[in-house]
Amino acid sequence: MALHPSVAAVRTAVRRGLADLPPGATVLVACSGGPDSVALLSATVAEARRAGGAGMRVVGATVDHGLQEGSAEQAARTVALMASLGVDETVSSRVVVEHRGTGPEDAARRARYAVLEQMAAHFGASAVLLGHTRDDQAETVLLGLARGSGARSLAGMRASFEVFRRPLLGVARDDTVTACQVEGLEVWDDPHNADPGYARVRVRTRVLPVLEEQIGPGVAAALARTAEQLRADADLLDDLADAAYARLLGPDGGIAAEALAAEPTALRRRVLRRLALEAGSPASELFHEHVVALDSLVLGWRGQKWIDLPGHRRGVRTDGVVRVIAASGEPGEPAAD
Ligand SMILES: Nc1ncnc2c1ncn2[C@@H]1O[C@H](COP(=O)(O)OP(=O)(O)OP(=O)(O)O)[C@@H](O)[C@H]1O
Repeated sequence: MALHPSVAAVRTAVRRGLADLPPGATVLVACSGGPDSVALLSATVAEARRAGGAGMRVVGATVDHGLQEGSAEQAARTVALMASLGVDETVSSRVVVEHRGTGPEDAARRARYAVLEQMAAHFGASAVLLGHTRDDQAETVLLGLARGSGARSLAGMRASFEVFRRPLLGVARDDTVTACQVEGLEVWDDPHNADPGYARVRVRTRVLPVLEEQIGPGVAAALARTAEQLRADADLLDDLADAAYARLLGPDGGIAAEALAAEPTALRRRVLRRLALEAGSPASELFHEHVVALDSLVLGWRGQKWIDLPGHRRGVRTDGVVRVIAASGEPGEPAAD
């Protein structure tokens, strides 16, 4: 019997996403119990069992962040669901989410990735699969646009990084939801996914549907294509900027302003951003406006004393050299250039 198109779409994506793994490899599937990761797990098991398939060993993994009431029960239900899908092993872990300086969602994600990496090492897994879909990618791009982000943010999520892979990044969420329905899988509706207090949820439930209706179907797919194109551009620019940084960096950790001024804006600002990061300015707080301010030491030089940067750092220019230094102690008067 022919597979339902949604089930086929998910399976094809998983097959392609895992095609390079050696036969018998172990794959860990991160499963929240929601439709995306349940469809992912079901398709991975089906691929592993397919005659002539790779014969993978599939481990279903769930993480309890302990952030919602009843989270332990939900984790137990997910373990039962994973087992019912016929995985080779299940694993569940509770993490302590500490969020200092970041939101709880961000902290939960970091804690989750860290524990998934440990699980992967424990089971000798070649890959950890995440269930992000094309719609997640579109939401990321739209949020980035609304916040004035640069190419790196608009490039969205990578299909793979370190041991992690996102095989469903080209699959519509409608397909994961339908695939679960068709297969009779009882999935969990995370109340967070419907909470309009989150900007991402408002984009998902209010903004994207209006765009799809007013501009035409296919907006989510188009936004995901934008991400893919920008990722290639951003990767190239980052590589060029890394080379420029290595070439321009002086032995004392500064960069000659005159040489930097000759670089195109896209490279100059990336080099300056890297200079600030290397000096300890935290990436999560270092925004475009900081880099533009730092750039004023290069192209808008009029004897500024210093530029304040996050993480108690300062950009200074002395004797024609731009540096980022710790803000402790008052720097002396800048030398006249
Ligand atoms: N508690 C969890 N345990 C294990 N994996 C998780 C957990 N939460 C999220 N993940 C993984 O991260 C992916 C993205 O999570 P996120 O909460 O952003 O997605 P989602 O779109 O709600 O996905 P899902 O429908 O699978 O819950 C999930 O598809 C899953 O692979």
